[in-house]
Amino acid sequence: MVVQDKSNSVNSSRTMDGSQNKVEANILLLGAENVGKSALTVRFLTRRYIGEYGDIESIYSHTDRIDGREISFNIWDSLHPQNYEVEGYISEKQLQWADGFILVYSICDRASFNVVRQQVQRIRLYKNKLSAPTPIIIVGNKRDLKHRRTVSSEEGRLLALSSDCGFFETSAAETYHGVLLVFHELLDLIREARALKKGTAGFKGIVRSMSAVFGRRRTE
Ligand SMILES: Nc1nc2c(ncn2[C@@H]2O[C@H](COP(=O)(O)OP(=O)(O)OP(=O)(O)O)[C@@H](O)[C@H]2O)c(=O)[nH]1
Repeated sequence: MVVQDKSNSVNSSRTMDGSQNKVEANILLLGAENVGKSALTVRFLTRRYIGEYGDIESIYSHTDRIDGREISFNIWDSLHPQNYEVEGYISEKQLQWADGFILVYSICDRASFNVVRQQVQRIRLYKNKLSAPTPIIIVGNKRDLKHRRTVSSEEGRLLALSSDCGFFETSAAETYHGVLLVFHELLDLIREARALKKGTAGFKGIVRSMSAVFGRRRTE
């Protein structure tokens, strides 16, 4: 597996400086083949949809200013591994690296939904010793292809609810804004998870945690 690292800072320490003005977040996109992981990544980074993306696995570095804070994203656009016996395989390295996960399936491809189901379980099992739940957003992509839908919105939402994940349906082909919401929501969850770990979660973070406990979760 070749990973093209297009970032200068992937191995630098995860920082949230004293004034909490700079945040660094490692985001890993996972999911079956052909579901639109690269399309979502490229949409977020460039606002464009180019149609064909090739099969290169890459880590991109991207800096943005959101709510007055400088955010440094490292985004790993993974390739789904071939010939692994375990469906939804995620490597140890990936699990250690990521602060948050975007698990992508295509609403037209039930097998890809099953891969996401496996991947949620794998992440939750691996990270269950941590004090705050690992941030995960489940994304049903290719919403523009509704006429070919084989996974209902309710199924996606239910999986997210039952595994304490965020949920969005989106179309990388049609909208930049929907994709932006996915990344920003994940970033919010990462910040809250860090604050919970440090015991400095604000009111919003506490409400989210309680919502998770009582089974209510914000979706879309
Ligand atoms: N109609 C439609 N097609 C999409 C959408 N997103 C991606 N595609 C198409 O689906 C195909 C696969 O997209 P990729 O972004 O390469 O998918 P991937 O998950 O990165 O695939 P791998 O690199 O094989 O893991 C491409 O032909 C894209 O143009 C979408 O929202 N709607």
